[in-house]
Amino acid sequence: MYDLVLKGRFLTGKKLMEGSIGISDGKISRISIGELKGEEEIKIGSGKVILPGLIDVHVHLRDFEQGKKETVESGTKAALHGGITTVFDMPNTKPPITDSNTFKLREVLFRRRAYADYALSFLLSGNCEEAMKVRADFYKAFMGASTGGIFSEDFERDYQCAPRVLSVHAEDPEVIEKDPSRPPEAEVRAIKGVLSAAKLLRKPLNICHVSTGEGIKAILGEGLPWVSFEVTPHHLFLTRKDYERNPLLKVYPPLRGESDRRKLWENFSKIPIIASDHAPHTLEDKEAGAAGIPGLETEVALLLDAVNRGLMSLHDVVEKMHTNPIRVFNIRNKGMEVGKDADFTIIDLKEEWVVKPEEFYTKAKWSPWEGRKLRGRVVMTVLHGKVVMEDDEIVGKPQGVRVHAGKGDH
Ligand SMILES: NC(=O)N[C@@H](CC(=O)O)C(=O)O
Ligand SMILES: [Zn+2]
Ligand SMILES: [Zn+2]
Repeated sequence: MYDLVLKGRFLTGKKLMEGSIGISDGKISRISIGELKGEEEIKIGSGKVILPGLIDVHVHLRDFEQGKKETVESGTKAALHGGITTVFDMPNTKPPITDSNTFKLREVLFRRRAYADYALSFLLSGNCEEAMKVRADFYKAFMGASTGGIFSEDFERDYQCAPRVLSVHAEDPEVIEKDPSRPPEAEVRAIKGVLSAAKLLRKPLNICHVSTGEGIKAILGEGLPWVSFEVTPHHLFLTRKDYERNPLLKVYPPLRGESDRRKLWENFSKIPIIASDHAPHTLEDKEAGAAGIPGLETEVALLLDAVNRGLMSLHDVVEKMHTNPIRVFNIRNKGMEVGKDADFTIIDLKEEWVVKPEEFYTKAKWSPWEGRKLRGRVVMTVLHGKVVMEDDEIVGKPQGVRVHAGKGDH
């Protein structure tokens, strides 16, 4: 007898199957096309689909001295509300996670406050000795400064230091110096720079928020198996025109022209990871010129809406927000298979709803998609076999735990 049985349609590979998922002790213990008996049984009605727990590998949860922008509590509730079961926390916090003590404070904070599962990171910037004192789940480097102002004086040295996957913000500081509007050239030059380092060092690298056709072309042109990259929903669905109409949409890298956006779509099948770059700021910070867009509570619905418009498949959503993040970052305890954590994102592909940021859990209660009608909605989130969000309500206490990333220890 399983603790919980989810009955309904679920996606395995490209196929939608009707059946049951048996869950015991928070793990997937059986995936069956037949009937399974459970202490508790949840029937997922027609029109709804059980997806494996979606993972966002690029999220800024702020907290520490920037609790007004977001806290681990508000941000991880927003994640569950948006159908995200695991978030990758970015280290450009205040104070920044550039030393072992601050990393330890981050660990304690998440243990107490996280509602979703999480991966913790360390910001590399000439501090390799400190980096060796911690076992972060992934590492971060900025080629050119973004929010927080920290960047690598010597990227190759920081990249060489990273004991696990390094995510990199690739915008070139010299180009930014000359042209603060951060033209595509800033990204393209930085991407070419990190690619030559990757050819030399041959170790895992993940290029954040790629926004240009030339940037994607350079990455695909090298075809290095140890180099992955992310694209954000705002660079897929918005352009510089939207920014000209709404200055709140200032973001690094900036929203691009229609031709760059179109190139992202032309290469959509080759994009390994979609990640929100959820970057919450207060309205006054935004009015003072802060860069960043909140995305946790809209990203999945935007993709579902795109599925309904024939722009992608549900399989693409799972590949780019579950399967590839697990592979790229070596998350050993996640995956749609027996023995892995029973995390699920349950969606209603046909439900229409209007984006109302005042109903969001994020502290950044604004959105580029405010007022937009979307078709497709997250209706339930399951974490370690427990319902943690249902019909917009967060259920239970903070019960997120740290992922088991990388090979070997912890
Ligand atoms: N993307 C942004 O415009 N801002 C991010 C930092 C970053 O990802 O560069 C932030 O932390 O605010
Ligand atoms: Zn960035
Ligand atoms: Zn970011």
